[in-house]
Amino acid sequence: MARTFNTSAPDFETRFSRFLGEQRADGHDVGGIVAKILDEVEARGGEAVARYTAQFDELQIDPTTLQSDNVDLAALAADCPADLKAAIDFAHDRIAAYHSAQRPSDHSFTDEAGVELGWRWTSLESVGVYVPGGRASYPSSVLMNTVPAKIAGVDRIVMVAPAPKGEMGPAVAYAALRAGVDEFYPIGGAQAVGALAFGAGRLAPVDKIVGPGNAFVAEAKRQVFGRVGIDTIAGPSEILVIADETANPDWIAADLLSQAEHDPSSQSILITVNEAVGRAVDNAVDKQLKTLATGERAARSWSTHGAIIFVADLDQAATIANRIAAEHVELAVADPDGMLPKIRHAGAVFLGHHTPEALGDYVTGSNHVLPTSRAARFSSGLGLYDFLKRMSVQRASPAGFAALAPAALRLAEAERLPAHARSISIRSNAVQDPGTGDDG
Ligand SMILES: NC(=O)c1ccc[n+]([C@@H]2O[C@H](COP(=O)([O-])OP(=O)(O)OC[C@H]3O[C@@H](n4cnc5c(N)ncnc54)[C@H](O)[C@@H]3O)[C@@H](O)[C@H]2O)c1
Ligand SMILES: N[C@H](CO)Cc1c[nH]c[nH+]1
Ligand SMILES: [Zn+2]
Repeated sequence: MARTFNTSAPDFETRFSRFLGEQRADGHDVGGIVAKILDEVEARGGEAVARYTAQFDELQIDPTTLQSDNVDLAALAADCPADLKAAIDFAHDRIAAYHSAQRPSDHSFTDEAGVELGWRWTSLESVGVYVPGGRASYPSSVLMNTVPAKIAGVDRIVMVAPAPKGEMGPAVAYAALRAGVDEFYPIGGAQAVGALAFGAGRLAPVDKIVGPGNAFVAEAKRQVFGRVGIDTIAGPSEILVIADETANPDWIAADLLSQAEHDPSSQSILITVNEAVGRAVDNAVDKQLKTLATGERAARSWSTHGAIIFVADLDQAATIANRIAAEHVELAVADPDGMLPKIRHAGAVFLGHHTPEALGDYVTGSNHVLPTSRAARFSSGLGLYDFLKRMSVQRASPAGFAALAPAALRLAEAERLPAHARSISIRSNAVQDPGTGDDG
């Protein structure tokens, strides 16, 4: 049974604000644990990574190569069944098509002062892609991380994924080879994020770390940010469904559980204008939980972090959804297009009754690495842009320089930066006297 809220209750605002502020760390001091692991990895490199890999994943790896004799990508991939390879190829091509369409253009223009301005997009040199692997195996995350990096033109793509007790799905291995990963290390958690950020053994540091993971992985990415780039905080999965009387309660229950089953720290929320739908979904969740192999962690997620919120109308539903800023928002309503403009903060939106979030997890082509923990208020999901940077470019002609110089000079004086002022004035003299060799 999840918690219920009703916006018409007098204590709604107090209870809802408290709910919004809750951490989903389930009793762990995640920040402290991760800081210690990162310190150790920075100080001791491969030795620390090997030690934590033995402790958390029960896998022995070589502290120099960070490899294990038990995990061989090519051998594993050979065991991937043909129909699963075909599904991975299908997803790969759809993800490639979607992300190819995201490529931005370089741009330049000359303004009325005679100054040429613009920007150029260039790709990152090296990225680390985190593929989760603690509780489940994620070939789909291999593709979501790697395909856009490849399309962007990243030179070196380093994949890490934990292989608990040396076990790794053949599909993960096949997806890695299919997508074109350059290096692979069977490591996970904060120690893998540290190895990517600081370097460890033969693993040279990367420029940016992307990809989803549990609370430890998400926190480790947050702590190394600045030393390296990161995409966003893509932690334990979340789903928020807005449903009206046209929604099918069994379908909504299945969608809520599809994210609850990822992790006990996941969060599933139903917002509904219809009391009967709310009650029917709650019952359907209880019934479906009993049939799931992942029912235990899904039940923990639903009872600890889940919620059903009863609202007066769809406008109120949108306001509340925007405050939550969930990773995934499904609009299971009669007019999803009418509702879409009201949704401002969400990692990804799924329209109508036949677009379950799980379709986007695998094969619509859009990226499933998405902001969680309300980070959708200020960031977007993984995309081609994450593997590109925008460089500004400018050129002033002698006339353009003359038009801009007086204001620049005045600002340099106001900031009391005489070398800046001289860098302008030394040229102002040259522009007035072309004989001094200014070449524009
Ligand atoms: N937001 C997204 O885009 C997105 C996408 C896919 C998956 N996910 C999330 O990824 C996560 C996958 O989690 P997972 O656990 O299966 O795999 P994971 O690879 O993220 O985490 C496994 C690692 O966690 C570390 N760990 C576990 N318990 C620890 C402890 N007590 N102290 C220190 N480190 C510890 C271990 O090093 C282990 O290797 C789920 O939360 C899922 O919801 C999110
Ligand atoms: N729902 C996850 C993102 O939160 C992605 C995923 C991968 N496999 C299944 N689901
Ligand atoms: Zn999922």
